[in-house]
Amino acid sequence: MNVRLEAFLILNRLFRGEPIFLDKHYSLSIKTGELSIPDRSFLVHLVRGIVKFYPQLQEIASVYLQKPKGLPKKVQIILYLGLFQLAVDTRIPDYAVVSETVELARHTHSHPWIKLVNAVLRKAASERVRWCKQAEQWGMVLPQWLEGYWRRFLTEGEMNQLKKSLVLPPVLYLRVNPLKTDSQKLITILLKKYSIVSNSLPLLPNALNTGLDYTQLVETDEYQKGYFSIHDLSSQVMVHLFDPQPGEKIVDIGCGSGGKTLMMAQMMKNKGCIYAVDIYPEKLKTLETLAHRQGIDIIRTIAVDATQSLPQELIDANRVFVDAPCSGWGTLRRNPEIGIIRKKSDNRPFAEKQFQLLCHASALIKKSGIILYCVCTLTPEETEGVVGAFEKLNPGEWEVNLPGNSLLQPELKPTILSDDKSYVIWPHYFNSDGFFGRAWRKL
Ligand SMILES: C[S@@+](CC[C@H](N)C(=O)[O-])C[C@H]1O[C@@H](n2cnc3c(N)ncnc32)[C@H](O)[C@@H]1O
Repeated sequence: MNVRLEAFLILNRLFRGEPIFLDKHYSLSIKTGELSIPDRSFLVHLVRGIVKFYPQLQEIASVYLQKPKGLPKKVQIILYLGLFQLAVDTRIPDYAVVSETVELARHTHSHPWIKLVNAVLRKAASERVRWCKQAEQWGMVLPQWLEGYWRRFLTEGEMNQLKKSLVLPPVLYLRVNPLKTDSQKLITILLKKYSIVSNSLPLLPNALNTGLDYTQLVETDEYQKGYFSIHDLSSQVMVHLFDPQPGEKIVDIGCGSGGKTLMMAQMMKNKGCIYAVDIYPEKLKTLETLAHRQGIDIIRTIAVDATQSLPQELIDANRVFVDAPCSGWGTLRRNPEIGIIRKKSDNRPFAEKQFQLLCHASALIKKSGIILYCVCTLTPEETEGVVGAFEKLNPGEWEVNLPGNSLLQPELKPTILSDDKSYVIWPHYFNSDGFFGRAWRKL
């Protein structure tokens, strides 16, 4: 399989308006076994790069084109693939970028445009140093409405830091399974057996980071035996702040395939009970497989629409975690296609669903129990909007619950907003997903 052609095909679908999530498409190419690991890395690098730098690549192209807007979409994509490699990916020599991109134009039946692609790329290549210098300064271009909102919380300097961090490749975080091993042992095994370098993080006891590719890690014996999971750091922080205890009855609404559920079970030392609820049975099947692999047997999966009704057996929970479906703007670094797929008008329907989920879930808590609402997005509707509406609906029934000092490492302090009520993780704090959360105790 030709990687550049594969990248072109994915981008062509996305820019023609298909709401495709890129992760699913990369994994398709892997599953069919048509891509080697280095080829897969290159594919992800190309596709993410074009999506992240689309506006800047458009600007470079317009320097060399008389009527940039008149170009067919597919020719624009071919050009951006070439320009991205010239400006950002300095490993590839000029002649190779030009010839491979012209070849791609041939492959995609863009014959009338081959001369133009060739001419634009040759001119851009002759000014490569200039473009590379400019590219070092590039940050993510955000929709105006979102940038305007984020500026309410961040200084100019922080905003620039945030935009620059969003264009970097995502960091791969691991979570060690303390039921099977410990961080030090795993770091040593990964290094000795696979030459994989990983580092523990002061922020959380079982979190590691590594520069490696996802596919390489999931193929190790240790992953297959459940010694570790791949789990974004912010997501781990939310579970850490939730603080589930051994022996408790926990409900996890919107558990998906169990990223956070499994961490809860590990923090509970596999003692107590977790009811894991999701609307999609296939996600629950994956969760069951992973739980078995990780030596966890306290999870009961329940496939139900949690905006409707929840089974009686869930009532009187010590803690309820609501990880609601959301617009995902916090995951831009990993999923830059969010910027193309999502519109401002999507926020309100998400917020309505989140509010419904939170209200239903709150009926499950026993007196003095804790509920935590979180989303991997930072839009006003889905954050302040939802928690504000919940507090208005139930005045006097809940008090905001902030974690005790032992849970709040100095590195975690900035996650508490100036209002001292919510957990907010901006993507540039720890080079991880952006998250919003708030927890309450039932009075
Ligand atoms: C943000 S994801 C949760 C991710 C998961 N907790 C994890 O840590 O990997 C939200 C989840 O809510 C689920 N969901 C969406 N609508 C739902 C509903 N009405 N009832 C129950 N679950 C729902 C989705 O299937 C999805 O898995």
